[in-house]
Amino acid sequence: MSLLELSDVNAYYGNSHVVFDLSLSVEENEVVALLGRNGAGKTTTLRAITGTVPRRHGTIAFRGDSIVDQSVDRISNRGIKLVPEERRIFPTLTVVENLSVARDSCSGTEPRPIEEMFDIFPVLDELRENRGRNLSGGEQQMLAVARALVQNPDLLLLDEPTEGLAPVIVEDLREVLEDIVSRDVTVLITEQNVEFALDLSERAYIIESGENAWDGSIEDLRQREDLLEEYLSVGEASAD
Ligand SMILES: Nc1ncnc2c1ncn2[C@@H]1O[C@H](COP(=O)(O)OP(=O)(O)OP(=O)(O)O)[C@@H](O)[C@H]1O
Repeated sequence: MSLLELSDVNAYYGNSHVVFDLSLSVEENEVVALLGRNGAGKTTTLRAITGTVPRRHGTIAFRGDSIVDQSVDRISNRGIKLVPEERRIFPTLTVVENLSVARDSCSGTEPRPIEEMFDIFPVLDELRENRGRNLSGGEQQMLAVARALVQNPDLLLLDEPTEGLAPVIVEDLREVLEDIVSRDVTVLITEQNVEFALDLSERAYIIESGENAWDGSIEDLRQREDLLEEYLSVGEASAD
């Protein structure tokens, strides 16, 4: 049994149908990339999993149980945590307070100690008493990931974590995420930065216009310049 299994999932915003019969699975302790161009439906797929898209149907099973009819809170309590693209940290709370709120609102899973977050994210250790609004984009992203991680998720969904970050910060984030996945955290990640996603993941799904276009191992995908060009706009020059 897969940890997460989507089968023929459809998702809508009002009358706008944006995900079509999408299927994917994530095994326990796996890191899976969900790739595709802007507007392909990656965020909407993550939102279909967390129940935050306005309307969805199909089969979504977590540890074999259907979650497609469950509330957003119930799904979160099952241990599925999303780090949204826009991060949504609390601007007036300090780093420690942001983490404490996440820990204290954690239900369904046993939270991890806040001190462990400072081991994983040394940059946050130095910023404990800084308010969210005074953090840089990279620091906010680290805090957003730490906030999800403190809730000890069984499945961590990362929506474009490198969005808007300077290359040097992307490298810091890569190190932190590599550390996290080495701690047996299961991750489904969407990324426009294909190289970043390929480095971190074991398997990938490519979606195009809300539909499955390809799936397979990262090893296979690296050999497929045709796919990288057709669906991910990665030319030979940048696929280093
Ligand atoms: N709140 C919304 N209301 C209506 N349509 C939306 C909404 N959010 C996204 N869409 C549309 O749904 C489609 C899929 O968008 P989605 O954000 O899932 O794509 P994406 O692959 O995550 O792209 P990006 O990399 O730009 O975030 C797009 O056509 C987008 O315009």
